[in-house]
Amino acid sequence: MLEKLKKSLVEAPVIQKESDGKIYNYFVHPISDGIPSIHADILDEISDFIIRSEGGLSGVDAVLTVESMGIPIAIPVTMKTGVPTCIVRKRKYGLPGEVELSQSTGYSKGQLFLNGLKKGDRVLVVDDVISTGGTLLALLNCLNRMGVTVAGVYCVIGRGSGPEIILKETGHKVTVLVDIDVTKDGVTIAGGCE
Ligand SMILES: O=P(O)(O)OC[C@H]1O[C@H](OP(=O)(O)OP(=O)(O)O)[C@H](O)[C@@H]1O
Ligand SMILES: Nc1ncnc2[nH]cnc12
Repeated sequence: MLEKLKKSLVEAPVIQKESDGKIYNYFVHPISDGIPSIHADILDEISDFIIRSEGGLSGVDAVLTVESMGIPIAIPVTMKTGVPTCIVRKRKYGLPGEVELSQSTGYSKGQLFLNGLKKGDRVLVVDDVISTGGTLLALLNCLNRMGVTVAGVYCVIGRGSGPEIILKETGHKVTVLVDIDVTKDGVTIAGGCE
């Protein structure tokens, strides 16, 4: 299962990013970065897995993702199910009802802006990577405050302790399709969905 994704991950190069005086080993992969290019067969594998695991997304109002690299994960799910994609943006629009949240990852900090959801909506959250869990934690806390129901949370690639932090802080289980370890020497597969 997910063989194309796993094979591509072990081939991913690793670069070093510096943030707050700490070095962060950052893997560069089609799904997390769009580099060197995103192939349809991997998107097909990922979207089929998510849709099958979520029973076709019945009763879900929106697939919710964070720009930029969550977008190629969400769109094939929308194409196959008809459930629309809603994108949390890094740009402020100032529309009525816009909600602002603070994102923090292992290598960046910034603001995110959520438009287009209302109390009582039911969403499936998808993203490309979970690492520290900072992005998802901010988003899930925000959805909770808004009264938006979360049907499920999927991250294609997991590295680090993000899912445990999310479970402890929000009670949501994050389904990680493939878990990896990243060192300066490269990526290895550590586990994931069967
Ligand atoms: O678990 P975390 O430590 O929060 O890291 C995961 C987040 O980092 C990446 O987004 P990034 O903000 O780098 O933007 P991008 O999608 O545009 O690359 C990724 O798409 C996740 O949203
Ligand atoms: N592309 C990426 N590589 C390594 N860690 C990440 N965390 C979030 N995105 C990442």
